[in-house]
Amino acid sequence: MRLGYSVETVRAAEGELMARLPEGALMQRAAAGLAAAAAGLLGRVYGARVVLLVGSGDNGGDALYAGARLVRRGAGVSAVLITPGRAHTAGLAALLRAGGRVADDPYEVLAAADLVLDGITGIGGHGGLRPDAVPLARAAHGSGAVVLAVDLPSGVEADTGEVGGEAVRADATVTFGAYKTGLLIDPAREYAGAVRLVDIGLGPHLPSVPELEALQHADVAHLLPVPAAESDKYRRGVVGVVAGSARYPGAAVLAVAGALRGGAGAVRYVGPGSDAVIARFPEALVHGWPPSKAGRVQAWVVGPGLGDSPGVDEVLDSDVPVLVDADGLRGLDPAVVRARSAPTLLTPHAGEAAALLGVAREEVEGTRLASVRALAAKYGATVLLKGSTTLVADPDPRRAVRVNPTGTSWLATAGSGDVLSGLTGSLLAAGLAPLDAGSVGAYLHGLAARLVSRDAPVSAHDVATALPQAWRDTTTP
Ligand SMILES: NC(=O)C1=CN([C@@H]2O[C@H](COP(=O)(O)OP(=O)(O)OC[C@H]3O[C@@H](n4cnc5c(N)ncnc54)[C@H](OP(=O)(O)O)[C@@H]3O)[C@@H](O)[C@H]2O)[C@@H](O)CC1
Ligand SMILES: Nc1ncnc2c1ncn2[C@@H]1O[C@H](COP(=O)(O)OP(=O)(O)O)[C@@H](O)[C@H]1O
Ligand SMILES: [K+]
Repeated sequence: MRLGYSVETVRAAEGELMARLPEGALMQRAAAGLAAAAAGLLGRVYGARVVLLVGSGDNGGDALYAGARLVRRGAGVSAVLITPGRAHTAGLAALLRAGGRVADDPYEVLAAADLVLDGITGIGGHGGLRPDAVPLARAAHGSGAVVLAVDLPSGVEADTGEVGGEAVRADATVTFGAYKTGLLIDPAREYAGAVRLVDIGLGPHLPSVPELEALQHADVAHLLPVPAAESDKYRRGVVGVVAGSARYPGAAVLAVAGALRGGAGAVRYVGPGSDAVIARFPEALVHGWPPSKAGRVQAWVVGPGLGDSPGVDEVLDSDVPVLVDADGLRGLDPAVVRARSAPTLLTPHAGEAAALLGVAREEVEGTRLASVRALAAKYGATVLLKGSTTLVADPDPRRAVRVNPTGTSWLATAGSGDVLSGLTGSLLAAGLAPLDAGSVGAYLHGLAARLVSRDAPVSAHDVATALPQAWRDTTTP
C-alpha cells in the first residue's frame, strides 16, 4: 500500500524525530537524497549547470544544501533568491562555501540551465505562487531544463492536491519522509511528474492510518475473491444488473460484460436490454420485471444507461449491497440511501457528483478529496469519484480515502464507466466490502485499460475483454 499523509501528520512525525537527532540532521538527510536524485537525472554532474529557486523557508534550505553537494561533485550551481535577505542562512553559507554563487540575472542562468531545483515552497506554502515567483516558475518551465521539485511542486496544496493559482510544473519531485496526500491527487499530481520518496527515518513516527492510501498489486491480489474447492455459483455470489434502456441498450451489455469478469458466480439482468444482453452473453440470466422477482442476488448494480426507466427505487428497497451509477444517481435522495439496511456504493463522475452536491463541475474537479468526502458524508454511503484521479471514500471519515494508481486518460471513452459498475458490483456480490470493491474495481479497470491500450485509443468493450488479463497480472507474483 502506498500511503499519503497530511502536513499536520508529517510535521508531528518530524517533530518527534527531530527531538532525537542532532540539530539539522534531518535537513541533511533530505538534501543528500535530493542531491542523489538530481545527480541521477543529470547523468553527468561534472560541468552541469544547476539553478536553485530558493524561497524563504526550509524548502529553500533543502535546495541550498543539495546545491552545495552538487558543487562538490563539479556542477556549476547558481541560486536565485526569491526574497533576498530571507534565504536559509546556514544553507546559503554552505552553498557559497562550497563554491556556488548567487545569480545576478535569474533569467540568464535559467535559460542556460540543465537542471532547476524548485525550492520555493514545500509543505509551508499556501495559495499558489506569490507574484514575484510566478515569472521565475514560468521561465524554469520554458527553459528546456529538467525541473526537479523539492518535496512538492511549489504552489500546489500539499493536503488536497488543489492548485489555487500558479504552480511550478515539475518533471520529477523528490518528497521527504512520506508522500503528501496532494502528490497523489490531480491536479497537483500532474504538476509533480514522477514522484520519488526519500527515506529520512520518519516511518516509525507516522500513524498506522494515513489520510490517503493507494492499493498496489499485492494488496489487490490479497482482496480478490477466489473460488474454494467447495464453491458453487451461488456461494461465489450472484450480481444483479438493472441497466440500459430502449435508447441505450449498449449500457446493459457493457455493465454485464464487466459483471461477468468480476468474480461473481452468476449475473442476472433485469431491464429493457434483455435481447441485446442475451444475444451478446448467453451465459447471463435474464429476468422479467420486477428485480425483486429475479431470484437470489447478493448485490445489485443500477443506473448505467437507464434513462428514465424504473429500477432505482426497487433495488434500493432490497436488503443487499447496491451500486448506483449514472442515471441512477439523478436526484438521488440522501434520506433513502441513509435509511438502507445494507451498504450503498455511489459511482459518480465529476459532473454527477457536482449535481449531487449542488456545485459546479469545475469545483469538484479542483477539489476532489473534499468533494468525495462531502458526498460520502451526505449520503452515509461509500463514494467512488471517477476521473483522472479516481478516489473512493468510506462513510466513516476516520478511514483513509483510497486513490487509484492505475488507469490512463484513454479510459475517457463512452461506456467505460458502465464496465466499471458491472465489475465493481460483481466484486460486491462476491463479498468485498464497498471500499474494497470500489478500489479493487477501479484498479483492475484501470490496469485492463493500460494493458489493452498501450498508448492507443481503446473502446469500453476492449477494456471489459482485458479484465481477465488484468486480474492475472495482479495475482502473478
Ligand atoms: N521540518 C523538517 O524537519 C524538515 C523539513 N524539510 C523541508 O522543509 C519544508 C518546510 O519548510 P517550512 O516549514 O519552512 O516551509 P516552506 O515550505 O519552505 O515554505 C514557507 C516559506 O514560504 C513562504 N511562502 C508561503 N507561501 C508562499 C507562496 N504562495 N509563494 C511564495 N512563498 C510562499 C513563506 O513566507 P512568509 O509567509 O513567511 O513570507 C515561508 O517563508 C518541507 O517542505 C521540506 O522541504 C526537510 O528538510 C526535511 C526536514
Ligand atoms: N482523464 C481521465 N484519466 C483517466 N481516467 C479517466 C479520465 N476520464 C475518465 N476516466 C475514467 O473513465 C471512466 C469513465 O466513466 P464515465 O464517466 O462513467 O463514462 P461513461 O458514462 O461513458 O461510461 C471512469 O472509470 C473514469 O475514471
Ligand atoms: K518545492
